Formats: sequence, structure tokens, C-alpha cells
Amino acid sequence: MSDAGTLFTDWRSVPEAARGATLALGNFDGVHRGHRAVLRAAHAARPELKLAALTFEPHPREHFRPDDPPFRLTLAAGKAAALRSAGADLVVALPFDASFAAMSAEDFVSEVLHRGLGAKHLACGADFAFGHRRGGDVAFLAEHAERLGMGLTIVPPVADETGPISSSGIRRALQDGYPERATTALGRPWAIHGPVSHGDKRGRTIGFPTANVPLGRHLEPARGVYAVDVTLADGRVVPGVANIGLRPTVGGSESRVEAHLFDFAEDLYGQEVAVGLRHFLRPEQKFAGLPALVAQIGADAAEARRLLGLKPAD
Ligand SMILES: Cc1cc2nc3c(=O)[nH]c(=O)nc-3n(C[C@H](O)[C@H](O)[C@H](O)COP(=O)(O)O)c2cc1C
Ligand SMILES: Nc1ncnc2c1ncn2[C@@H]1O[C@H](COP(=O)(O)OP(=O)(O)O)[C@@H](O)[C@H]1O
Repeated sequence: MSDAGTLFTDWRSVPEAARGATLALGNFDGVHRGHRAVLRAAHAARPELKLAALTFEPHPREHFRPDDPPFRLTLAAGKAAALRSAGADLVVALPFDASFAAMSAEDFVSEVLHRGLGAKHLACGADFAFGHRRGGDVAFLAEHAERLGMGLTIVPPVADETGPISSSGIRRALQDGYPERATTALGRPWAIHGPVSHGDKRGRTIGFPTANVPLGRHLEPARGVYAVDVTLADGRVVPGVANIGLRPTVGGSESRVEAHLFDFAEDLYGQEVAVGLRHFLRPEQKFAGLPALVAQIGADAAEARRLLGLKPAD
């Protein structure tokens, strides 16, 4: 979907037509079921108003701890798209830089939310904290929002059978090799979004061409082989099998996603795709040579087809 007129990054220059919304606040990394409950609560409080999601880019932790390994569940574009499909008419993605980090909690409420965005109603999770050194919490927000005539809904955590749903819990599930748990918490499979890039052109010579997608700032899930669904730029969803990792057999050095799509023979280079992780098959291995690797990839493909409920290849 186009961003035109629905994505804003500067709270000082939001056009009149986009002001006065009911506003859901959060980092929203992943846009999981708990995040979507915040959006629903913002809408339910004032259904006659436009629903806006306010979030930050980069994620505040990427600003404060730039040397940490990548941890994002959704990057900026995927997050905005997921917020829209969860009902947001507008997405406000505020640049989280040093001057924004230095803003007091009071200024965030009065200057950004009230004056800049003209918010009529706010909704956030019970643990939302904001402003310089996280000096504002929901109690602070309740007090100041009311003074400025903005309503506030505080949304309790949404839980599944493993406990409250959280971005960090989903990250752990993916790092531990349980993509199904991430699917349950997100309400959709976790997907790595990116452009198909050129590799070493070895895949096609061994009978398994693979679309390479860089991880970028995405979290690196457990290294190994997955049954996947690949969503193409035109919306088609193609099942396949993917390796995520360093490819020790061929001496790779940078972790990436390599997806072989079943029964598919089109050029994908440059196309933006999303590789959705459905099931974890096995950890990545170093093989003695290409023949052993190729035999294993054949077995992986058969296993992935079975797990995805597809007929065996003919
Ligand atoms: C299903 C699947 C499983 C794979 N498993 C491994 C593995 O365990 N170890 C490894 O070193 N490489 C693995 N690979 C990566 C291959 O080394 C890589 O796809 C192949 O060398 C083609 O490289 P290219 O994209 O650079 O042409 C796997 C690839 C696929 C598609
Ligand atoms: N079934 C398929 N699965 C993945 N990629 C395919 C498939 N069929 C054709 N392709 C194309 O082949 C490319 C991968 O070929 P490969 O030899 O592995 O080269 P590279 O090392 O550049 O990835 C993909 O980027 C895509 O354009």
C-alpha cells in the first residue's frame, strides 16, 4: 500500500486533516496481538475519529545501544504496513534521535501529543514509558493527558498459554527455534522482509536456486533450516524451504536467508519479498562437500513439503 498522506515523521508539520485522531502509542515492534489490542482500544474509545498509531524509528534501543546485535521483529516499512492492516488510518513514526531522547515527558505530552498531533484520545499498554530517561509512565500520562483534555485508555497485557505476549518473548522463541510460538503470539508467521540480492550463483548449479535476502536489522533467529512461505511483491504466496545462517560448507561469513521456492522458476532479483518462518527443521551444519549438502537439501525440501501439507515432489 502507498504511504501517501498516511505516514508522518515530523510531529511539527502534521497536516490539519491528519490531526485530532485517537492515538495508539508504542514501539510496536512486531505488531503482535497485544499491540493490536492497543489499536483496538484506541478505536473503541472514539470510533468516530481517525485511528493513528504513534511509534518511533529507529527503535529507542537501537538509538541508545547501537552496538547491540540486531533484534528487530519488524523494520520500519513492515511495521507501518502491519499497523495499517491492524486498522491504523495513519502512522506517525517519529525519528528517535538525541534531541528527541532529551525531551521531557511533560513536553512529549504537551508539545508532541497535544499541540503537534492534536490527539483527542490516547491508548497504550500498562508498561508504556516515555520521555527523557523514561521519566513518564501511565500515571504521569493520565494526569497530564486529562489536564489537556485528552482521554486515556490503559490496556492490560494480552496473554496466551505461555504468559503475557511481548516482543522480547517472541524474540526468544525465534532464537530458540520455535517459530510456531512466534506465529501464535503475532497472529501470523514471523517474516523477514527485504530485497532479493545476488549470491554466488551456486544454487542453480546444484538444482536448488535460492533467493537470498539479507537480514539487515532483523533479529537473527536460530540458525538452520525452515519450512517457509514466501510472499512476493505481487502478493502471491509460494511455499519453500530456507536456510538461515553463515553457510559454513561454502565458507560464508555473513548471516543471511536463502530460500528455495517450490515449483517455481522466475527471476526474483531486486524484488521485495517476505520470508515467513513456519517450522524449524534442523540446525545449520558444515558438510564435507557439496554432494552431501545437496542430498541433505533434497531431504529438507521433502520434509518441508510434508510439514506444510503439500504433496511430495514428482
Ligand atoms: C534447504 C537448505 C538447507 C541448507 N543447509 C545448509 C547447511 O546446513 N549448511 C551449509 O553450509 N549451507 C546450507 N545451505 C546453503 C547452501 O550452502 C547454499 O544455498 C548454496 O551453497 C547456494 O549458494 P548461493 O546462494 O551462494 O548460490 C542450505 C540451503 C538450503 C536451500
Ligand atoms: N525456485 C526458485 N527459488 C528461488 N529462486 C529462484 C527459483 N527459481 C528461480 N530463482 C531465481 O534464481 C535466483 C537464485 O539462483 P542462485 O543460483 O541460487 O543464485 P544466487 O546465488 O544469486 O542466489 C533467485 O534470486 C531467483 O531470481
